Amino acid sequence: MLPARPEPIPLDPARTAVIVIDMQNAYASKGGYLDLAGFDIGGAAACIQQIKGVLETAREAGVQVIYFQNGWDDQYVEAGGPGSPNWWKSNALKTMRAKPELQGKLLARGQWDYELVDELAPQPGDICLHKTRYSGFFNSQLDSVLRSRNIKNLVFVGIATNVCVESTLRDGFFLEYFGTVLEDATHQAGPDFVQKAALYNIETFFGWVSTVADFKGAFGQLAPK
Ligand SMILES: C/C(=C/NC(N)=O)C(=O)O
Repeated sequence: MLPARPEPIPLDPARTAVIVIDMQNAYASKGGYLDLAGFDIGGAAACIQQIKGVLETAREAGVQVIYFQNGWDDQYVEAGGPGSPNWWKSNALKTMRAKPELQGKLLARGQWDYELVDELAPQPGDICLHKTRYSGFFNSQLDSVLRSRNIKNLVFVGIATNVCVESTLRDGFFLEYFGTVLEDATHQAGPDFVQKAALYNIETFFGWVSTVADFKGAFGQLAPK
């Protein structure tokens, strides 16, 4: 049983995955996309350490770890052109249009910006997926990866709470997955109030909110796989 808001949630480790959202240099490192676009990434370093602890506990308890990396090919074909709202709304694409010297660098596969931060290198048995939009369920293998493993419960960590974490959790809700966010293993893109708003939305309408300590308390007691 994982203590959570608005109520504790029962999580069977064999039917649970930790979804690590976009812990790439783009979102968590100085000089990465969010930083260059003017977002405060001050909370990212603490978030990385919290996620590290969560993943150690998850792997020991036999909980599947699934990483996402967000981005596109180096020509940005996958990003869509002006016919896509993504082309208009993506702050990475906007930043590159404003600073052409960054073209080909931000969120492009093969570039440092796209890579996961060194501290969170995937381990054997972890699954790594790519996505091209905010939701990890959109045009990705996530749903089939989960269904083939009989996984029903998703525990979210990563950046950004109010964008890709919330988008993926919401889409999961519509597909009948139970989503929980570990609030202190996430960080927002934008002012503090967007973190609060995202967590309020999740707790009230789409899922559950818990903490790293409670996750470790619940899953750390389980015998190693
Ligand atoms: C703002 C933003 C957030 N991404 C995420 N991983 O939540 C973006 O990709 O532009």
